[in-house]
Amino acid sequence: MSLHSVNPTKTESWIALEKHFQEIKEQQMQDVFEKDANRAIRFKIEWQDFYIDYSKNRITDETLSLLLKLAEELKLKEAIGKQFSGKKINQTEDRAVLHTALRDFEHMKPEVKDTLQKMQHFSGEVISGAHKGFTGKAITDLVNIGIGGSHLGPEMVAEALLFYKNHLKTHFIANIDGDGVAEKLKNLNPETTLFIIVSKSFTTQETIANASFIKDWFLEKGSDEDIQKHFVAVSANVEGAKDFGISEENIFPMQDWVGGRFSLWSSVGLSICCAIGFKNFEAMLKGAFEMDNHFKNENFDENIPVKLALISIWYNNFFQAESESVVAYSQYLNKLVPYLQQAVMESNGKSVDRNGERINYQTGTIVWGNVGSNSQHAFFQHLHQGTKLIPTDFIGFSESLHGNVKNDNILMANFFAQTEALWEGTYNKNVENPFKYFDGNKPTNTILIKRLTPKNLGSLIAMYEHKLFVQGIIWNIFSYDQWGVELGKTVAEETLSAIDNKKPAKIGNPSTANLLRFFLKNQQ
Ligand SMILES: O=P(O)(O)OC[C@H]1O[C@H](O)[C@H](O)[C@@H](O)[C@@H]1O
Repeated sequence: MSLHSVNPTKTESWIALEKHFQEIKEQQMQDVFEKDANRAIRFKIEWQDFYIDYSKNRITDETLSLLLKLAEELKLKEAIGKQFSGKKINQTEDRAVLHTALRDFEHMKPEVKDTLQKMQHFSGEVISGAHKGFTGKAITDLVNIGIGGSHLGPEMVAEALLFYKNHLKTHFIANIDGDGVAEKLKNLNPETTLFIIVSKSFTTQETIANASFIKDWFLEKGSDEDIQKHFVAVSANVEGAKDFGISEENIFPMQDWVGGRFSLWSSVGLSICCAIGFKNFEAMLKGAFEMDNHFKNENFDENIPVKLALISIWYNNFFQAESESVVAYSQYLNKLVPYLQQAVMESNGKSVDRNGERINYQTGTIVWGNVGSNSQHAFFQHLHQGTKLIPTDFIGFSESLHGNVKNDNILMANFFAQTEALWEGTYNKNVENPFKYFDGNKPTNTILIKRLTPKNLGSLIAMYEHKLFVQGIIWNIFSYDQWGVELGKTVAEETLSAIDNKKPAKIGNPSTANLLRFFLKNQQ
């Protein structure tokens, strides 16, 4: 069952949006805001613990109504239905896209339930100390060995939910960089460390090489039988994991309908589950489930992911904004941006449409950012006075987890102040010094959440997942494949063989061949 495939730029609403853009592109929106007492009330969505204010955007009621028409014309509602019902919407890989099924507490698939039970049991044993290492000691350290979607989600969540964490120390080894691995192992004791090898395919070069290296390191102290106490695997390739030496009961399965970058909800989240306990893990899934229901059932006009996606398209395709930034005012969320970069850019960095035709309009947004208030002292100069338009999501929380209200009030004062300063600038003020002039009119969305809980974090992540899906539908691309990462892998294999055999001449490209010569010469 294929998705509707239409060039968005040929639709009536897109053409109307182009015309509308010409009318408002130069407009200082502060004027519009000032004349409209209800704008802040109209341009917001309140949902559960979330308050989303999108009033500080270069949009009018007409912009929004045209964008909503665009979604209708491009049959977004149908596309959402298809995704949730398990249709094979990942057509280029002939797969369904069902990360939402991993948190569907109403109709939970038996295999999802079984895996969750297995995770609950295993994490319980590790946390309680019932699971012993090869010298009879309890586990103290967990190491997630995986890369891409098998790393970024678990690490981001483990960091975000640090407040809810138990005594287990969590570590992540993703990069194949030998020095990086050595630095991590330096402080680990094989007797009390549990390694979780996470790879959907169980063929990823970096992960398998790191896991093999670490297995050898372990075997310097432990024996072959001890491996079962210290190594578990998460994979859709059970045979691959068995061949590596992991026993079947230590393999946590995952399905091919879960894409790597959407897999933290699956057994890929085992390290999260061990670190914060099953109850908190389940609460995170429930938060995502609530967001799924909101996305599926809410009118587009009140639908958070839909609104954010459409506003982002407005900047990307009409203002030709090159990127958007995400700034979370919470140190806990310091891994959110790398996580979103994979989710968004691996999904929507595409230049061929669903008919296989080259695209002549902009797709995928470039996502970047960091935490606030640090970012204010780094790149905010560019947001305020640079020549580029960079719409920014501000994410913040009302409650302080540790009760350090004094500091947190300063943090949040900055959070609110920045969106206002970006918007208002010094527009209409008498500033004589041109270097101290701020145009304002810089767009932001404010995502204000009551408290950083597992549940709210689940909702927040699911919000961004659905946002990128909406954008892929509008842009008429397939968001759920990632063919773009394959070519580099093939070239790397040829390059590795040239390095291992010390034969730079085998590389056809003269620039690379010369670089290899220099590299090999200095390696000895
Ligand atoms: O989980 P794995 O099969 O090891 O894959 C790890 C990662 O590598 C691939 O190259 C993809 O770019 C990612 O989407 C994926 O998450």
